[in-house]
Formats: sequence, C-alpha cells, structure tokens
Amino acid sequence: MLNSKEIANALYEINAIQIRPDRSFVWTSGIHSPIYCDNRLTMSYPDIRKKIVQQFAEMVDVMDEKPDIIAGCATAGIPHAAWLAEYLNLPMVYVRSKPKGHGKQNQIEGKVNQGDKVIVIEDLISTGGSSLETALVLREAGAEVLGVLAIFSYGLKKADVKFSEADMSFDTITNFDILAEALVENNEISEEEKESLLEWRNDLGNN
Ligand SMILES: O=P(O)(O)OC[C@H]1O[C@H](OP(=O)(O)OP(=O)(O)O)[C@H](O)[C@@H]1O
Ligand SMILES: O=C(O)c1cc(=O)[nH]c(=O)[nH]1
Repeated sequence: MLNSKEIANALYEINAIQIRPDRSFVWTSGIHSPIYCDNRLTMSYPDIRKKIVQQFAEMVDVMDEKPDIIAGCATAGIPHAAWLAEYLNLPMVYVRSKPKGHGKQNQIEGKVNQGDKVIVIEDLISTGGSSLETALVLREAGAEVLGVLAIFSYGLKKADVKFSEADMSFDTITNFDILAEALVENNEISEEEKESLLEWRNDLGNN
C-alpha cells in the first residue's frame, strides 16, 4: 500500500519543504511560489530514498503492463530512476531537457528500442511540463510510454489537463494536500495558513 503520508512527513523532516509567504520562490515554469519542495535532498538519506524506490516499485507492480525500461527525467528524476532500475533489474535511460549541444547531440541517453515499454520517473510535478516533455520525447523515439511516476505533485489542474490532452497517465507517491496536512500536524503552519496555500494552489491550477 502506498505510504503517502510517511513520505510527506519524511520530506518535512529532512527540511525539503520551505515556505516563503512573499512568494519569492521562482519555479521552472516561471511561477512565483510561497513553497518549494526540494526532493533532491532525499538523495542524501539512504533510508528515505529506499522507501521511495519501494513505493515506486509497488506502483509498477500494480500496473497492467510491465516496463522494459526505466527512464529518468533530467536532472532530479535521474537518481531515483537509477535506483528503481537497479531494484527491478531493468535497463535505464535518461532524457535531457534538450538535445546535447555537442558530441552526439543526444536527448535520450542510453538505449531505447522501437516498442519498448517505458516508465518515466520524475521527482516532482508542478505544471507537468518537464515530465510530460520527457514522456513525449520517448514516445516520439518509438517507445510505448506506460506513464510517469513522481514522488510529489502539487495537484495543479493544468497538469491534469496537459497530461490528459497528451493521452499520458501519471501518478505520484504523495501530493500537496497530504503535505499541507502534515505541515499542520507538525505545527509548521496553522490551519489558516494551510487553507491559504491550498487556495493559492487552486487558483493557480485554474489559470
Ligand atoms: O512540472 P514542472 O512545471 O515542469 O516543474 C517540475 C520540474 O521542475 C524541477 O526541475 P528543475 O527545472 O528545477 O530542474 P532539475 O530537475 O534539473 O533540478 C523538478 O525537478 C521538475 O523536473
Ligand atoms: O516547479 C518547480 O520548478 C519546482 C517546485 C518545487 O517545489 N520544487 C522543485 O524542485 N521545483
């Protein structure tokens, strides 16, 4: 069973979550945010990264189709993809955000054959732009992308829309609603501050 709350609490405990009410965090999409979730820190905690891999493995286990390859989304998805590929004893590739400007000009590093079934691993989904792009690059290369799995999602409606328009599925271990509740339980934010963060997210998702 997915342990969404345990992973949300773990992110809080390793200080992966920072709050700035002045919205001075700038996301990759250009959005100015009052919160930043730095899942890269999980690399430094073997117990937590092992739990994350186990959660991903459980998600793969219940999928109708099984992957031939695990793909990492550059850069923060790459280590988790590597650990999952190792755990499942599967080949791994990673996908750059754009083709390399020298050498072989690759965007996909590693070997993907026509028709290979691939699962994309990402650390976090905000607007979904980065992970969906990774999945589409693999699809364009002839892979059958079974879906995107990520540690965390903000639950923005625009990400849902984007994925559904591309006929791509995604799932995450934990999400913003669960994290916000964990922050209240840990006395990091008040119930009112939680409501205000959720309202900010809901407004953002619809714009
Ligand atoms: O869903 P999105 O709106 O695309 O946002 C999420 C992306 O943003 C972060 O990556 P970042 O661009 O900071 O690069 P990194 O992975 O190299 O750290 C994160 O790791 C995701 O890849
Ligand atoms: O959208 C982003 O760029 C983003 C948000 C966030 O909370 N954490 C992160 O690593 N990236």
